Order: sequence, then C-alpha cells, then structure tokens
Amino acid sequence: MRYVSTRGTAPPLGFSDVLLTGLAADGGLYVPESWPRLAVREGATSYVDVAVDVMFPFVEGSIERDDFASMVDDAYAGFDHPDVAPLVQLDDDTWLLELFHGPTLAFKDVALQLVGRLFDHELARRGERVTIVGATSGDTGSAAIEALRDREAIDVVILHPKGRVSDVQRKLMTTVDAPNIRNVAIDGTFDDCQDLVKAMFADVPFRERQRLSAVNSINFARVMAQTVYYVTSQRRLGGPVSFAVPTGNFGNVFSGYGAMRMGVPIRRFVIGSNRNDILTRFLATGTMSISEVHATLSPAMDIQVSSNLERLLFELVGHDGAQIAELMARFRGEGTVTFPSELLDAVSESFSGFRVDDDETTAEIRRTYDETGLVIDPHTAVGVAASRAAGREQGIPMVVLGTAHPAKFPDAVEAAMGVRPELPPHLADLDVRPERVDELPNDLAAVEAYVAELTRA
Ligand SMILES: Cc1ncc(COP(=O)(O)O)c(C=O)c1O
Ligand SMILES: N[C@@H](CCOP(=O)(O)O)C(=O)O
Repeated sequence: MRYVSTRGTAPPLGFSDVLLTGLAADGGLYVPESWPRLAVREGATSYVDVAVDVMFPFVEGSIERDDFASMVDDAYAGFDHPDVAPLVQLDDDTWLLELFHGPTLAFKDVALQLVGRLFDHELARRGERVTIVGATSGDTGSAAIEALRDREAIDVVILHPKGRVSDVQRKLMTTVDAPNIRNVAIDGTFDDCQDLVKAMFADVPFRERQRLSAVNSINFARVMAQTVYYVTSQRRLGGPVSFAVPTGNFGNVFSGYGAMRMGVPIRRFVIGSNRNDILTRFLATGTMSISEVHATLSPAMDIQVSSNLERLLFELVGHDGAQIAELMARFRGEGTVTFPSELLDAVSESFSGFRVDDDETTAEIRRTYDETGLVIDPHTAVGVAASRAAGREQGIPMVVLGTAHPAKFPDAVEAAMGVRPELPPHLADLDVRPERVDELPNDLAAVEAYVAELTRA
C-alpha cells in the first residue's frame, strides 16, 4: 500500500515510512492512495482475527503477515474485556460501543497499544531511534505514554494544555516514572499544543536532527487501527448501521469514514461537539471559522482546529492536493474559510453535526443512568445526546462510541448523578503517585530547546 499527502507535493510513501514520518513534508496528512476492499475471512470472529484481516492490506509490503498478526494479538491481550470493544444495548435501536477497556481507559488505547508495537518492530528492523512529540487534550498523551514507556529507542515528549485536562487524565501522564517520558504543561490550549507539534515538524532541520515521529492522529497508523471497531460492531449487528461519534480532532470519525470506504455498510455519521462547535457550525453553514477555545466538561474535545477534517476534504475533492493546500492556507491565514457548496453537500451526504452544551451533557449522563443503569463519561454523553438529536431511521441501528471510562472524569459524573465513579484496581493508588511535569510557555523556540536538550542528555 502506498500513501499520498493531502497537500499533494510530498513524496508518496509506504506504510513503514508513513509510520515514522508523521506529518508529510508539505504539511499535509498521509492517506492511502486507494482504500482496500474489506475482506474478512470466513471464521474470523474474534476482535484480533477481524483486526488482522481489516488492517493487513494497509501494512502489506512493509510487514510480514505473521509478524503483524502477532503484534495485533499482543496489543489486545491486556484489555480487560474479551471482546476488546464490546457492544452494550441502550434501547431498541441504540448501542454503546465501549472503547475504554484498555490500560488508560479511553479509545486511544485501541490504536496506541498497536502503534507502540509497530514502532518497536520498525525501529528494531532499521536499528534507528526516534523522538516522539505529541499534543494531547488528555487521552492521547496517557495512552501514548503507557504504550511507549521504557523503550530504549524512543524518547517521548507530550505537550498538554496546563490546567485544561482532568486530574485523572493529568496523573495518568505525569505519574509514569520512566526514563524516556517527559510531560510538558503548556500555557495555552490544546490547539496551541497541536500547532507547536506541527511547527516542529515544519522546521525541517529540527525535525531531521531530532528524528521526530508522531503519535497523534496525524499518524495514519492511528486512523488505521481505529477503523477496526467500526467493522466489528457492524458485523455484530448485521445490515446497515449509523454511528454517533463525540468529536474533537476528527480522527475517530474519519476512521469510520475509512471503514465505509472499505465497504462497511454505514448509513451516516452523527458528530457530537461540545461548546467548541466549529464542526457543527461548518456543517450548518459551509463556513469554518476559528473562535476562542472554551473549557467544558468534556475537555478532550476542547478543540477548534480539527486536524483530520483535511483528510476527509481531500477524499471528497478527488485527491486534489492543490485545492486542499489552498483552502487550508486560507483557513490558517484568515481564521475562516467558506467551502464550495458542492464540497459541503458531499460532506453532508454522510455527516450531520450537533452541539451539546455542558448542561445537556450533565442531563444526558443522568438520563442514560436513569434509563439504562449505565454510567457514562461526559464525552460519551455528548455522543449519546447528539444521537438523540439526530433521531433514528427505521431499521438502522445507531451505535454511539463510548470513548472514555467515567472514572476519568469523576467530578463531572458525580455532579450529574451524585455518585463518584471509581478507578479500576490497577489505578486505585493513582492519587498518591508522585507527579513529574515541566512547564513551558506557548513558544516554539522554548519547546524546541527543551526537546533538543532532552535528546542530548
Ligand atoms: C474521550 C474522548 N472522546 C472523544 C474525543 C474526540 O476524538 P477525536 O479527536 O478523534 O475526534 C477524544 C479526543 O480525541 C477523547 O479523548
Ligand atoms: N482528544 C485528544 C486530542 C488529540 O487527538 P489525536 O486523536 O489527534 O491524538 C486527546 O485526548 O489528546
């Protein structure tokens, strides 16, 4: 499989180079030159077996099938549910896809447990080392740290927005005592952190000197691994399904789009946004305008610049990289861009968006508990509430993605229901583990100096 950049001028690469490269040299994101047709073998029923069949075409040419199968098997062995991503029924036509059974209790583990192993495999084969720079609004950071801790060949620097992640999210990152892990609290928002990461990649001499790699959904390997649970849940329900996805950086829902392009019968995607509703406004008007980032009860989605929307737009304009480069330059230069109406129509064919504010999120946590007895986290609640707003189509089940465990956001859940969700036993002492974190201003030179110093040490 070969991959091309959404901005059209970076060289096409194979999977293992895409894995290590992160952002394309022209500032774009890599996508497959063409989407493989889904071919799951008869008799493949476990999550792992289906996952190998779904993903192997993406890595073919870079990794042997047996090696890949054993990495997939190993990646999901530590999940605390035999189905890895179990489906739980909420009502007659609504299902919750629980994606929080990995070690750090959010959907990011599903991809990063595998991506960590892919890095190990490729770096050992090449005899190379890399520095991972990542931005997080709370969940990618902890999942990446858990997946990459104690690796000889990988240094990891994770930037998070200071004071804008939950205490549990922060502690899951800052209490990991491993020589290759650094946490940095940036005086800014997640968008600032993501811009710093992209700016480090755009600084070519720095990027080459430090051998930068990415764990954010910039990295197509993340997107690839997230397509699998769209396949397993549709197979479990049979027939066409719709998905409601609480959305920030657009990586998770873009993975669903990828599954649809591979032939999974998906009717539509419902995007749930919190008060940071740039995507909902874009779907309603065709204009994408950056505004201030607001702190909400679902902090992992406090994002204005949804990186992966670029991948969707590239698909919908027939891989016209020049058009995407021009639209993105206008968006970043002017803070606003209006898309051609044909492009908005193409997006609207498969996607609708709903904004869910904090009061509605709280009400949804309570209502879901009253109706089903299930405790959901605020991000998942945004998805459930958006799916209610979207309504149902006769005979089409709605699968809502449960993206985090409620115990990651105990204050919000307790405020909604009066009950504080407990962390699972392996994290029971999280509160008393010592934290290690550095602080930096939102300043590229300061962050680059920090990364350079770390790798000199
Ligand atoms: C718990 C949770 N839900 C939803 C999202 C949004 O997912 P995405 O950024 O892929 O749209 C995130 C962050 O990525 C998250 O951590
Ligand atoms: N919500 C994310 C933000 C980063 O998204 P990613 O999918 O690009 O890694 C987080 O929790 O860090």
